[in-house]
Amino acid sequence: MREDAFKLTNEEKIDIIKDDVQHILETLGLDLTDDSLKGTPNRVAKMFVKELFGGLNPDRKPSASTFENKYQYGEMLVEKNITVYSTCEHHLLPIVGKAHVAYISNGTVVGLSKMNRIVDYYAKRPQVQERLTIQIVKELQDVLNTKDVACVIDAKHLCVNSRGIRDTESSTITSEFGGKFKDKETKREFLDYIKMDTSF
Ligand SMILES: Nc1nc2c(ncn2[C@@H]2O[C@H](COP(=O)(O)OP(=O)(O)OP(=O)(O)O)[C@@H](O)[C@H]2O)c(=O)[nH]1
Ligand SMILES: [Zn+2]
Repeated sequence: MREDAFKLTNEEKIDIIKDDVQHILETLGLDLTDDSLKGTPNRVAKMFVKELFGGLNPDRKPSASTFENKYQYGEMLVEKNITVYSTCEHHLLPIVGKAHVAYISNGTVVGLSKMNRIVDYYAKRPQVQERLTIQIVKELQDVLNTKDVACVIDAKHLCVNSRGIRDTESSTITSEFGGKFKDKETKREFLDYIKMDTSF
């Protein structure tokens, strides 16, 4: 690991990575004076730092506004079909899928969009799906001050679909069930909600 990585500004990171990408492309025999290619090292570096791996920057962590559960809603809340765009840390290829997140309030509720934002924040790193699933649950457990949080992710890994074994059909399901979600009936209810057709 590069010891000073956390001290570098985004611009400094982009400058360093730009040269690395240029080196890769030149080694592959590409002509970087070509109009279409000359901006690529900078484009890729910017995309890595600010977009695909932006979730490595703790300043980008969403502040999840919470509210008191004034309306005494006591059932589970499910935010389903959250779009996941992540990057596999083994091949740096996309992971594309859906996350489904649920919690049972312990007196605190969180703004709906904050769940989508938390998923996106942890997805924007080189990831393995197992870790991503656990990080989402842990973060929501902290924010909501309860163990009663669950997450299921169903995603396609392009490193499996588009290269290597090239199985275009397979996808990967991971889950993490905290607190009451370990209970068979609560888990079943959550999984049934995920299966419900949302066609409106
Ligand atoms: N557990 C886990 N494995 C992953 C994930 N994303 C990618 N992988 C796997 O990471 C493994 C890396 O294995 P290696 O044998 O080092 O890589 P490889 O030679 O490119 O292997 P193939 O993909 O089988 O061609 C592969 O089996 C990938 O399918 C993930 O999120 N979780
Ligand atoms: Zn991979």
